[in-house]
Amino acid sequence: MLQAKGIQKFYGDLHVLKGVDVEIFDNEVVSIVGASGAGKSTLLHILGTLDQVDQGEVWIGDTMVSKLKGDKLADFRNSQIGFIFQFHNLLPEFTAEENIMIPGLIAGKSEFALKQRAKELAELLDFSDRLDHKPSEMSGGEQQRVAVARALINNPKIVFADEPSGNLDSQNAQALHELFFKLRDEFGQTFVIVTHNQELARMADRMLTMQDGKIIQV
Ligand SMILES: Nc1ncnc2c1ncn2[C@@H]1O[C@H](COP(=O)(O)OP(=O)(O)OP(=O)(O)O)[C@@H](O)[C@H]1O
Repeated sequence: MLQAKGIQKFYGDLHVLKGVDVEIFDNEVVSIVGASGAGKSTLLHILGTLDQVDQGEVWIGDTMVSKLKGDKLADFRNSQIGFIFQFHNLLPEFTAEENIMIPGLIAGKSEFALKQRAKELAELLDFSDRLDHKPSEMSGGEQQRVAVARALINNPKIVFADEPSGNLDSQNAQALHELFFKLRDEFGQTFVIVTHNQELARMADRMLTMQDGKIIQV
């Protein structure tokens, strides 16, 4: 379970998060919605340990992640958390397979085991025939599915996605959204998704609405 208590965040004088409390349960798909500038991405980055709180605590399981620093934070993030962004951020000079394997190599896993897992994920996500391709040789939807596989390579407990389908046409977006639920059902992962896509937001088990730095509806 993820638990955040009394989260406050400032950027200079700008008070971006004004006391956010949230609980997200294992195996849940939760969407975070709200107007532009409400603080959704900031909250997602804080929950996902990519950004620091100014006040408050974030717990993932029994670890207070908001206290972790340095190598401990990097190890926790790499082994327990997956990220998917609007722009896939794949490394252009590496193949799909290599991109997927990178977080596993950083975690010190064997290349053999990682190749096997990359193959399984590619089959599940339906791009097995593209594993040797570089990102520029793949469609937008395929690139995003590679990014999903990369997020899952270390079998994280929780996956954070920031506008994951924001750069996809409606057909690819729909396929990606269905995939999140399939992955949750198959691997029991938790998904926390910031989105402006109403359809995806409504498909979630729970929709959190943010306004002006607070969650106003859960
Ligand atoms: N690194 C930063 N430095 C300064 N201000 C920032 C920074 N990141 C975000 N902000 C500001 O914090 C506020 C909240 O930004 P955030 O990206 O969390 O909003 P959002 O709800 O995700 O918006 P959108 O839907 O447009 O992506 C905005 O006013 C933004 O300009």
